[in-house]
Amino acid sequence: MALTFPLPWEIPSWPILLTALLPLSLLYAIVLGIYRITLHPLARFPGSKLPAATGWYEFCFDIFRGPRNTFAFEIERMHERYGPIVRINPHEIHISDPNFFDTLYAGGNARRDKYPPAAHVQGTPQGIFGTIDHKTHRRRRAAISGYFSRQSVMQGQWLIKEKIDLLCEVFRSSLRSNQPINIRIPLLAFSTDTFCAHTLGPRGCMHLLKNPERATEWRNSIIGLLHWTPLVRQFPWVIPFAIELPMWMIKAVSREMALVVRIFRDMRTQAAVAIAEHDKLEGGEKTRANVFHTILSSPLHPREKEVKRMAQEGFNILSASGDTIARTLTTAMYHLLANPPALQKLKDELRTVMPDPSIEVDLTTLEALPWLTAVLKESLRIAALITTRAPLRAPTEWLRYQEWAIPPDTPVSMTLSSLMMDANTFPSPELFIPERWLESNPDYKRNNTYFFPFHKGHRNCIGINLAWCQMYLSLAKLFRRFDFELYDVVRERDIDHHRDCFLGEPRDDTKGVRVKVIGEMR
Ligand code: HEM
Repeated sequence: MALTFPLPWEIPSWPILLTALLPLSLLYAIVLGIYRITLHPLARFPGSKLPAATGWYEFCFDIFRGPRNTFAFEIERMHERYGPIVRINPHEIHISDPNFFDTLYAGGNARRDKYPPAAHVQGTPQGIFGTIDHKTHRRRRAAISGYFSRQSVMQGQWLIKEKIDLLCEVFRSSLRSNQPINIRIPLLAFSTDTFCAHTLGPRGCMHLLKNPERATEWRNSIIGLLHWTPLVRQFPWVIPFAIELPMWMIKAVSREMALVVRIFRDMRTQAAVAIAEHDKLEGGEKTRANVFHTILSSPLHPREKEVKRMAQEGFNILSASGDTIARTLTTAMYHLLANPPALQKLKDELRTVMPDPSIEVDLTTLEALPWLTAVLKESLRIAALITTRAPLRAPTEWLRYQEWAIPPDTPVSMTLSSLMMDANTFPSPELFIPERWLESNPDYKRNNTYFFPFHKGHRNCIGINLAWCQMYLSLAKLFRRFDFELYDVVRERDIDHHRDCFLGEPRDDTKGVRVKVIGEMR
C-alpha cells in the first residue's frame, strides 16, 4: 500500500501562479531599471535613461524598427545628442573619437576580451572571431597566423593570378555578349575562390568563377545571411541551432540559409578528412597542405584540434574573407568609373609598369605605385564596410577617455564605418578623393594615423596581407586590360549603406553595381 503524506500547503494553480509572478517580474524590472540609472557604475555616463535602464530598447530597434532604424543608426543619433562618449545600453559604452582607437584596440601587453553578444554574431564561438577570452584567442590565432603572413601570401601570388585570369574570362564573356554585369557577383566569386584555394587547398575550392549560377546563388546566400544579422545579434543561438536542423527544414525556412549551412557542413567534412590524412603527410605538406593541417601541426591542445572547432575556424575565416574584398573592389570600380580623371590617372600609371597588358607584375611592383595605392586606400575608407560596433572589454584595466574613467571589464565599442566617414577626420567624407593618401598632401601623415579599415591590436584582421594582395593584383589587371562603363548605377540606391548587417548593405531595391565591358586591350 502506497503511503501518502499530505503537503503542509496547497500547490497554487497556474493562473494563480502567473497572476503572482507577473507583478513580481514587473517589480523586479522596475527596481533593476532604477538601479541601473542611479547606482550602477556606468550611471554617471552621458546618455538617455531608457537605453541605460533596459536592453529591450536595443532589441526593439534591431527587431521592430526597420532597416534604416536599427540600433547602429540610433547610436549615431545618440552621439549627435550627447557627444563622443555615450552609454548605449545598461552595460556598454560607445565612443566616437578616432583618437581613442589605439587605446581600445590595443596590442602588446594589453588584455582584451571580446563581449559575448558581439563575438557570437557569426555563430562560430570557437573560431578566432568568436573567441571571447584573450589568452585562448592569442593561442588560436598564433596557430594560424603564419598561414596568412606576408611571406606566405607572396609565395601564393601565382594562385591569386590564376583566379584573376578566370575573373578576366568572366568579363571577357560579358564583353562578347554585350550584356551588363553586376560586378559584386564575379568579384565575390573571385575573392571566395582565391581564399578557398589559398586556405583550404584544392578540395575546398568552390569553383564559383567557372559557374555563374553557383556564383549568383552564393552571392544571394551571403546577402541573405547578412540580412539575418540584426536578428542573430539578439538571438545568438539561431545559427548554431540552424546548422543542426535537417536540410529539408532549413530549405523550407530559407534557401539562402540552406546553402550557407551546406558550406558549413562541408567544412566539417574537410576538417575530418584532414584529421584522417594528417599522419600520412610529410615535410612541408604536413604543416601547410591547408589551414586544418596547420592547426593539426600546431602546439594547440588536442581539444582544439577536434572537427567541430576546426570547422568553425574554417567557416569563420571564409565568411570574413569574401564579401569584404568583393565590396571594396566593387566600391573602387564604381568610384573610378564615376570619376574619369581619377581613372585616367590610374590607367596612365599602370601603363608604366605594364606597357603590355599581358605582362604579369608582382605585388611589390604594384605597391610602389602611389596612385593605385591611394585609390585602394580611399576605396577602403569610403566603402566604410563594417557598420556594426566592435565591443571589447579590458578585464583588469581602467580605460580613460578625456575626463572619464571606464571601470574594468566594461564593454566599450567603436564603429568603423562612422570613423571612416567622420567629417572632422576626413573633410567631405562622401567624396572619393584618393589625393588624401598621396605623400604630397599636407594631411598625409594625419590621415594615415586615422586609417584603420582592418582594425588594430590583437583582434585586427588576420587576412590583411591576403586582402591587400588580392586587391592590388586584381584592380591593376582589370583596369589595364578592360574598358568599362557604369550601367544605370544610382549611388543612393546601389552603393550607400542603407542597413547595418555587420557590413553595411544598400537599399533593398538595389539593382547591383552594373557595368558594361566596352573593350579589351590586347
Ligand atoms: C578588404 C578586405 C578586408 C577588410 C576591410 C577586413 C576587415 C576586418 C576587420 C575590421 C576586422 C575586425 C572585426 C571585428 O573585430 O569586429 C577583421 C577581422 C577578421 N578578418 Fe578581415 N578584412 C578583410 C579581409 C579579410 C580576409 C581576406 C580574411 C581571410 C583570410 C579575413 C579574415 C578575418 C578574420 C578571421 C578576422 C577575425 C580576427 C580575430 O578576431 O582575431 N579578413 N577584418
